[in-house]
Amino acid sequence: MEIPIVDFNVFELGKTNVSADELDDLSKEVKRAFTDVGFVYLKNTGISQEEVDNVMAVSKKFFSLPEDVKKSFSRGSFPCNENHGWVSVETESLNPRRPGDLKEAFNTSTLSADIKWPSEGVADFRDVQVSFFLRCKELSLRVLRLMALGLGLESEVFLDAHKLIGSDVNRTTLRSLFYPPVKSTSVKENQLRCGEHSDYGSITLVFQSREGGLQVLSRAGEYISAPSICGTVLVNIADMMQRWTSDIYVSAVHRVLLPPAGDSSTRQSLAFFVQPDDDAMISCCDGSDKYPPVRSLDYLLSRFSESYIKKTHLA
Ligand SMILES: O=C(O)CCC(=O)C(=O)O
Ligand SMILES: [Fe+2]
Repeated sequence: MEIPIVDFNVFELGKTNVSADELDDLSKEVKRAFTDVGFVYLKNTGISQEEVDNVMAVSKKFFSLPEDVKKSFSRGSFPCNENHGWVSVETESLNPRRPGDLKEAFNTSTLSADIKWPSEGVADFRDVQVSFFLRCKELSLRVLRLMALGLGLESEVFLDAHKLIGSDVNRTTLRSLFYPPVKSTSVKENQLRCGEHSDYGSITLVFQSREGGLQVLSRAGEYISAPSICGTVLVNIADMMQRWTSDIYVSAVHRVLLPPAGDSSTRQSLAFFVQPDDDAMISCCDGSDKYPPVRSLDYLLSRFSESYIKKTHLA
């Protein structure tokens, strides 16, 4: 099984003259990928590789700053949004049964004008992250429209619950990830760059640097690699969306492996985690009662707490 590559050209960012037939065809291709695999590569979305490279370059400058500078932007220190900010290496375990993930991250979770942003040595950090957040938002809204059409639903069904992306009552986050070089001598048993998990919200957009490592669990129960493909964006279904669609769109478990022994390269990725508005009630879109309705924020907070509470590590 492979992750399909779908050409998004007819609906790329900036295009307004797409026909109903073109949208219908595209929605069917997207539906097939999200039903069979839960992941799809989209090409010709309007987001260029150059844009992605620029966000990664600025992010890398931030990650190279001294630890105490980064600490002053720690996640949890921004009263308007508890998810915004820097997360240090080994702080999270996306698979709580493994030791902390060997990654650092910066979450752009609020676009509020009042907060302090890294500036020394990374003058354009805020502008670059915020502009990319807004580009990802536009693409996500297009994907959410197609996802509704693919299921034969009103095109606004998912969009109506994503009206407030970029405000402080919607938890959508652009996360810039940095995977530092790995020294095999200091790696803990069973430690990974990012442990097995499925994402929490509605959909996620992922952009990766050239180094490999991302793997997706297929429905047949085997891990398949999901390499970076230049100029594409990898889009995946997250758990709330699986619930919302009564398990028609599937959220696949994925992870990021360590590099091969002796390979000291770093790795970067950008993940845009799309969340429904805090107060949106998520109930099965087919009208069934397969899952009870849940308030988006309640669901999300319960999932966040899992990756920050350390449980028993694997033996
Ligand atoms: O770094 C990657 O390629 C993916 C990371 C990921 O799956 C996540 O942070 O949820
Ligand atoms: Fe993920």
